[in-house]
Amino acid sequence: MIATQQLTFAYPTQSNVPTKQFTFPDFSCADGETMLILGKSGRGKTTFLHLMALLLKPTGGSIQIHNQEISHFDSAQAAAFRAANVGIIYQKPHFVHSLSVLDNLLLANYLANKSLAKEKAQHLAESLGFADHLAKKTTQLSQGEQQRVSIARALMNNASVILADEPTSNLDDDNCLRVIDLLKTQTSEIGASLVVVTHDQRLKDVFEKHLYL
Ligand SMILES: Nc1ncnc2c1ncn2[C@@H]1O[C@H](COP(=O)(O)OP(=O)(O)OP(=O)(O)O)[C@@H](O)[C@H]1O
Repeated sequence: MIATQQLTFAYPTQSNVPTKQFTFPDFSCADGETMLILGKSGRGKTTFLHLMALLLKPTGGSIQIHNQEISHFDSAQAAAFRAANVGIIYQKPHFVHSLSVLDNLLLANYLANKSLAKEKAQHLAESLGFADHLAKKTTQLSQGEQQRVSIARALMNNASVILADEPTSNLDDDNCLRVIDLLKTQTSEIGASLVVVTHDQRLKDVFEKHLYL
């Protein structure tokens, strides 16, 4: 379960230019539930997701994962908590380019101090249709293939919360529905909360709960 209350944030000011103050609506997503967060470009969807992922520190309000208050964590606590409990699908994948696709998946286990789940990586690669690419470098993959690897990486640790930033932006209609279906099935199997931020209108009909920013 992930929930936020009265969450506020502002990016640091640069050269005295005032920055936008964000106030986000209260939100909760229970174990096994899915939530779609929609909003036009620039409304703060990525910012909201990065606050939930503890990649940014809020200026006010609270965030709980499994009823544990996490908004006050320092960066070391946040990194350890995130590696063990949160799977993130970034808008841009951030792979380690010197490693193979398989090793990028296993790196998620390594960073969370978990044993390397090679069978799970193989299973996810087959389900997401990139099993033939496991030995390649991530730079040899198309953008849509990289996006699917990024989704698999977020699922490697059976995280309790999966946060996805525009996971379908590079996918055609067939792959879009296939990937969302897989993401929903996998997160429901592990009882995780799935939060997706997007402006992809194709996703509106496949998620029951919507939050508009
Ligand atoms: N590092 C940063 N420093 C200062 N301002 C930022 C930074 N990142 C984002 N912003 C600003 O915050 C606002 C919200 O950005 P954000 O990326 O969260 O929006 P978004 O809704 O995800 O947009 P999009 O759909 O285009 O990805 C934008 O006006 C953006 O310019």
